[in-house]
Amino acid sequence: MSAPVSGLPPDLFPPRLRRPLASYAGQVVAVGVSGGADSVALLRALLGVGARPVVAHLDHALRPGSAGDAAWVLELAERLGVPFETVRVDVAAVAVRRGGNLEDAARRVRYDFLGRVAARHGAGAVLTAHTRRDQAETVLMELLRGEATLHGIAPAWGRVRRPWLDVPRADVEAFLHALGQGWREDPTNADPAQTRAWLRWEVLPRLRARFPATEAALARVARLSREDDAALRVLADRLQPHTPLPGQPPAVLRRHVTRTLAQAGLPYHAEQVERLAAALGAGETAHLCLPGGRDVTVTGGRLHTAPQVWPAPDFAVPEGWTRRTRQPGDRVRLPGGTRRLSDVLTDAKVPRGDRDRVLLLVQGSDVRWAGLRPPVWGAGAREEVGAPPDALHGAPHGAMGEALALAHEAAGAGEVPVGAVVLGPGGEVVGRGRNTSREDGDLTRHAELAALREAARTLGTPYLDRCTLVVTLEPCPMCLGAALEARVGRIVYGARNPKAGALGGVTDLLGHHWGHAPVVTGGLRAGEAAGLLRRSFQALRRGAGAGKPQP
Ligand SMILES: Nc1ncnc2c1ncn2[C@@H]1O[C@H](COP(=O)(O)OP(=O)(O)OP(=O)(O)O)[C@@H](O)[C@H]1O
Repeated sequence: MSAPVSGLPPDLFPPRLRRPLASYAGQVVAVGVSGGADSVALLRALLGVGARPVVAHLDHALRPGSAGDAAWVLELAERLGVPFETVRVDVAAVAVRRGGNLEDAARRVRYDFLGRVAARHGAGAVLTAHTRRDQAETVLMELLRGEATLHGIAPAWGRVRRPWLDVPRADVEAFLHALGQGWREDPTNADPAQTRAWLRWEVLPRLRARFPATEAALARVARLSREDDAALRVLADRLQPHTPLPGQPPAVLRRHVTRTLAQAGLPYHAEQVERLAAALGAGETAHLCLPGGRDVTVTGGRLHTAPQVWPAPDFAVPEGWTRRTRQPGDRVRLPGGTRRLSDVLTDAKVPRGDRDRVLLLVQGSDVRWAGLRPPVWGAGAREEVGAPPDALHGAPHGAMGEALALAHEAAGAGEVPVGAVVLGPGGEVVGRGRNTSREDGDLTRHAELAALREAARTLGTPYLDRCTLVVTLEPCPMCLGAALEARVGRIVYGARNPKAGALGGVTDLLGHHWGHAPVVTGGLRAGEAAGLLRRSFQALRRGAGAGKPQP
């Protein structure tokens, strides 16, 4: 065995090849060596910077000469004095077994193997020798397939690093020639029936003849596009369950869709992502069957990857109550007034196609319990059943009635009609408030702040983590900030506030990582709250021209 080759003369080892490897000096790294020019050069260059490479070669058993490649790489590793690992895998059989395409199967088997070699040798990274030429070919293929994002080959992925992704292939060959180092040619790389080979030998040379910097340009497009994609994914990650999706940029919605489908482990085609995102953006309904046969639905402004299951009663049903689904004329008596069941279902964003599947317990046309999530109880129904009060999942319909009454009171006083109540841990009202900004000449006198202050006094603590803030209008940043400071457990609001709302109206503050994030439900009795606001603004406009109130 010969000694490792290191300390290559600088003229043999140009900075463009050396610099990306400098951080591996002294490090154990697993390097995937096919025997092709790029990976052989990478191995020699790693030794040149003083790294401690472990050579890993996978014999894919896809062509007759593959065992010869393995033997050739073994001989090279021995000559260089570096550890060598190889394995022969019948990749074609793996592809048949797993039902995927050959290239995907080869890639998966190869990277699994490289990862295992790295783990066995305590290597911090797995290196592959992809170069700018590989990158340009990949970007062209993505472009021709009409991919939504031109990612190209990622420079880093898990423990895998591709340090030469911006290195021109010509530099690699010049390096090997200068060393007098040979390599193996894979005959399939020259077969124009393979798209990559056709791009390499027929398309790219023509593009280069006209645009000499073609490869650099394609690599640059991939890098910038990856950066754009990362930024857009951050925006998509900020979408919360309560964030209204209609009107969000299509690029963000597409990423929201791909993330949701990936989390559910569902495969998809790019056009399906586009269709689902378009339905979300337009607030429409869409049903699709994904490649695995799974149906997904966009409805009620959300993407559902599983059929909705509506709850059944988990208590003994009192005598005289009947179990059925909805009928025309159904109403729910709530503490703040009686509402049509259809309005309650709309507020709860129950998709139209699901409304006949929601279980009800009724007395005549009086709905005592509706199996929504959370369930809705008619006035006194919870007590009749003996179910414990539950502030986080119970009383907001009734509490919203009280908040609306406070909003009416504010309107009567010439204020912007917003009312709020805070429900304590047992579902009881512990704080009430309405806008008093004009009366007090203080624009911070918003309903929520008054209700939160009173709740803190009632409970003897400013921490309201087991409480629910119920407010007729989507809170502004100031009030949401106060609710976050108080660690309010849940916020329920009525009308959206497109001028100052901090839960999606103007911005969604909860899209950023706060130490604490309340559960938010929007749109409860929204029509009533919005109608009250509209009427009172009309009245104010007709009035004596006193200063315009700010919600
Ligand atoms: N059989 C293999 N065993 C180990 N690593 C491999 C193998 N095939 C490819 N790799 C790694 O993946 C990289 C990219 O693969 P690709 O198929 O483009 O390489 P290649 O054209 O066969 O050879 P090279 O990139 O070495 O010129 C290689 O540079 C190498 O690091």
